[in-house]
Amino acid sequence: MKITKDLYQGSLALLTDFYQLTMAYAYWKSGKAEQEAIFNLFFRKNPFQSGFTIAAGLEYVIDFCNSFAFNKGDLDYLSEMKNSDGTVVFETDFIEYLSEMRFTCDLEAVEEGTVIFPHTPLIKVKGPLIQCQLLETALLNITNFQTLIATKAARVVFAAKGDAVLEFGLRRAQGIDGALAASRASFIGGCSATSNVMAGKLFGIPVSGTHAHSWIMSFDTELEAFYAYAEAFPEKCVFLVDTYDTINGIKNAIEVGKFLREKGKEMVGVRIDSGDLAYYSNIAREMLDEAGFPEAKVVASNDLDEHIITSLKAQEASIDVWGVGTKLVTAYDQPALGAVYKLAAIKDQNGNWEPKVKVSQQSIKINIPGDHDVIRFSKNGKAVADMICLKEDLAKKNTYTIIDPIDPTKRKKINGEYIEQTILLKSIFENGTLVYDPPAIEKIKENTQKNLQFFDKTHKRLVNPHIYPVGLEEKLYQLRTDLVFKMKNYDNE
Ligand SMILES: Nc1ncnc2c1ncn2[C@@H]1O[C@H](COP(=O)(O)OP(=O)(O)OP(=O)(O)O)[C@@H](O)[C@H]1O
Ligand SMILES: O=P(O)(O)OC[C@H]1O[C@H](OP(=O)(O)OP(=O)(O)O)[C@H](O)[C@@H]1O
Ligand SMILES: O=C(O)c1cccnc1
Repeated sequence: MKITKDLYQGSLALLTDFYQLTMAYAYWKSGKAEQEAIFNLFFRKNPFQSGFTIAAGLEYVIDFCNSFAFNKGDLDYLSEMKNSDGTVVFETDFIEYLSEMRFTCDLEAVEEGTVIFPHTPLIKVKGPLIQCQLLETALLNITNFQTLIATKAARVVFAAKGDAVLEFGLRRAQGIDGALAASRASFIGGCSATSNVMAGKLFGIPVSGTHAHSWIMSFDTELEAFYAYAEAFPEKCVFLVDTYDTINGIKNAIEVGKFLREKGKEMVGVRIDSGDLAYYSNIAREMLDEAGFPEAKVVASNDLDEHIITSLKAQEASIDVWGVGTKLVTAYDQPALGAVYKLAAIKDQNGNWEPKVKVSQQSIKINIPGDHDVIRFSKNGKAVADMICLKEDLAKKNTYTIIDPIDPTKRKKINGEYIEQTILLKSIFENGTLVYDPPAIEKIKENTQKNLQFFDKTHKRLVNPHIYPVGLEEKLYQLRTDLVFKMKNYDNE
């Protein structure tokens, strides 16, 4: 197969776990396929021990749902699947049914760049059971990864305290799609640019970069290499100074910087990619200032993450721009988010919604039943708590008690003084029709920063953050408790 020749062959409908298709077949066989259901996509813990998470991936989800259809190749593949006894897995009428299936659900979601917390639905899908089920794996695949990377990027950018962060991860990312999605999510999380040119082309992200050691090594001397680069890119000269001897490299950069200045151009700066970055960046700053280049930037790279950047800041390193690759795009310290997609309600034969709960030994794994909305309460421009409530109870009261979904002894009263309320779930599709205009990626990035400013700094610190309160409205909490007792048959004991 040629990967450059349309790997996905125009359809992502089979980007799913086999069990979604076997369940789909069984729903169809048992006459349940069109029964209406509600599923929620949510996670149970912020990644990286962070105090917050940044939602990302919605534009991919929109595209996935909009183009959801089994094409001829997909249907041929499914119709040829055989059981061990040689019979077909899926009968012809089911293949026919799949061939006509289009996305007709309602879908609500938090917008990309929104700060979100555990238990809150990021996406809610309402529609025929079979469709909701068939979306599960792809929606999780898309949302888990981009949300994870956007959060990591937001942490790295937070550590850089306003300095530019360049995403350099392509070479170490998890494959082709992982790299592209990571570049997109890193930009949403706050990176200024990517080295990934294809991500630049596909998503409209600014591309940027310096040069590699190989450029220097291809010449007899570093100085020759710098001069040649300056001839080729007089506007874009960031000289990589650590190939042989960093201090000598800075001297050479200064010499070529003076040459550029004579031609009316300014060198952009130097990059340091090894050794003690605090020590060498301070030396570089001193030498550049003394030589009359106070505007020249010091770029640093080499296995950076939010913790090393924080340490380098504390050491008063003179670094202006941070190149961050591997540890960002691979989410090195936590490679998966762990969001799940759970059935929350199903419509019975009389047209009534029946809330559904999965009972687990671990209370963190008990889902939240019903059709929800999520309200963010704020006071004087600062978020104070999020409440998950039944949609029918939305905005009915002035005073609420929210109850922690894991520890019911943790409660918070929300009263009239918190007058600002934001509804987090936005309508994206209605009956399969897109009713949302996805913002440009620059706007999403701005949304992330605006959202983050809305939260107290205690929730944003990188280590041991203050936990932001998210709770269930009392009636919803009671509904869940009653259902758990019912499913555990407590009443009969
Ligand atoms: N002053 C510093 N404080 C904390 N961490 C630092 C400091 N300077 C560099 N680092 C980090 O320490 C690690 C150094 O790793 P390593 O020893 O592999 O690099 P190196 O000595 O420069 O060698 P290489 O050329 O193989 O990259 C990197 O993650 C780098 O970002
Ligand atoms: O360190 P990261 O955060 O992943 O940033 C990207 C790294 O990629 C390049 O290194 P390269 O692959 O040329 O090898 P190197 O590690 O030997 O410098 C660059 O010089 C950075 O060090
Ligand atoms: O442009 C750079 O400096 C760059 C790009 C990718 C990886 N490392 C560095």
